[in-house]
Amino acid sequence: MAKTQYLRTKPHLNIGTMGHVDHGKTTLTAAITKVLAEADPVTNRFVAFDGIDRAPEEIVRGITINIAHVEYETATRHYAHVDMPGHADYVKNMITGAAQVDGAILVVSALDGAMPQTREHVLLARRVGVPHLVVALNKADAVDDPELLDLVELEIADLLAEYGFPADTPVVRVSALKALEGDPRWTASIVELLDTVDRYVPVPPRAVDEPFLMPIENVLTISGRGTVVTGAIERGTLRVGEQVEVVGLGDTLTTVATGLETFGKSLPSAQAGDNAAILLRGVKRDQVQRGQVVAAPGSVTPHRRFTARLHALSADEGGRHTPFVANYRPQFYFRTTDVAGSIELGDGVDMVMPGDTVDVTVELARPVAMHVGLGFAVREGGRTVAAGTITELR
Ligand SMILES: Nc1nc2c(ncn2[C@@H]2O[C@H](COP(=O)(O)OP(=O)(O)OP(=O)(O)O)[C@@H](O)[C@H]2O)c(=O)[nH]1
Ligand SMILES: [Mg+2]
Repeated sequence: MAKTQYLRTKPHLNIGTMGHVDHGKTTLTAAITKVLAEADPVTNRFVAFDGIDRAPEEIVRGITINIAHVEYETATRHYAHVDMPGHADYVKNMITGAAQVDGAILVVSALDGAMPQTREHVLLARRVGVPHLVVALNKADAVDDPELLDLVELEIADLLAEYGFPADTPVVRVSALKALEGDPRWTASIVELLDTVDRYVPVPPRAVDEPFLMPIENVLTISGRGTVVTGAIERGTLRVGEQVEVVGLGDTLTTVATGLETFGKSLPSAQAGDNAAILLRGVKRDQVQRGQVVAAPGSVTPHRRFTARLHALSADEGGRHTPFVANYRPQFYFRTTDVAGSIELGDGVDMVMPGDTVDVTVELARPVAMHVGLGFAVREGGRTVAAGTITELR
């Protein structure tokens, strides 16, 4: 694996751009890397627009940290930044909590204002518990009338308030395109945006002392070295040379982590919040898969049956318009996997109305690594219809 070492000199945060189609998320992502690379070319690297959607550095480095498409550092933090929408896996990971973004930049075009997907993403951020948003009011270069910008800001403030985001959620007027073109006025707007993110999005507490667990997002083969699994570390710390188990979807496998990497740089130890690649000793590529977890030995077990407290989303929350009855068979989303299953209702319960919260028993088609307290999403036909928390393992 990589020779260069990752130096943990600054706190690491996971953030991303979200927002309506064409509002400038990818342009902004490119602009951020450009502005930072120009200020500090030793630390940061410019990733051009067409390098973000396809993330060629992943191919060059031979390792995919598949969702965290760019990394950069400000004076005080190291960021993994994902240009979110369009990446179906990422949205699924967000819904199940595997993505764990610490904050997001909501990109809104000043020309269009809040649009349907802006609302959808604010709702998604609320539902999956993205704790902090910073609004980038983009394309400010294309709007001459400052009153119009004020109006759009008011509209965004209303939308954020509607979904319970605080009234002090910052809005920064930027032009990603002009900053990318090197216009100093708008370069300064990107610096202001980054300062705002540094200041407003706090470093979250990381569960580094709990038993190690990383949901597998991707499996790769590195020729001559072996099999590598990648993902975002949910909890704990893992050091090179430690034993781990790969749990879920089949038989549990015991192996050793012989290498650790983040963004193409090697790590002596990886911890909660990191996007990591783990080299597994003596494991063949087809022995591991997305949806399993890498965990400290004995810390987590696979289960097909469990009880849960389930909240059926109301129609307003994007859920069903009709109730479901016993033996309802939707798809269950845990971390990075989804499995078919059926829902048994409690005694005397005939149906569950949209908006109801009930205790149910679930039987899955395949065993999943789980523990009491783990959250999951229930989806049907591509939309989330319920959210649950495991209360008892069977
Ligand atoms: N005038 C102006 N145009 C911009 C700005 N930022 C982006 N654009 C233009 O808006 C269009 C969409 O930009 P993208 O960055 O692809 O938008 P996106 O949000 O990533 O779009 P999707 O990934 O398709 O959802 C492009 O034509 C950009 O050049 C800006 O600050 N000012
Ligand atoms: Mg884009």
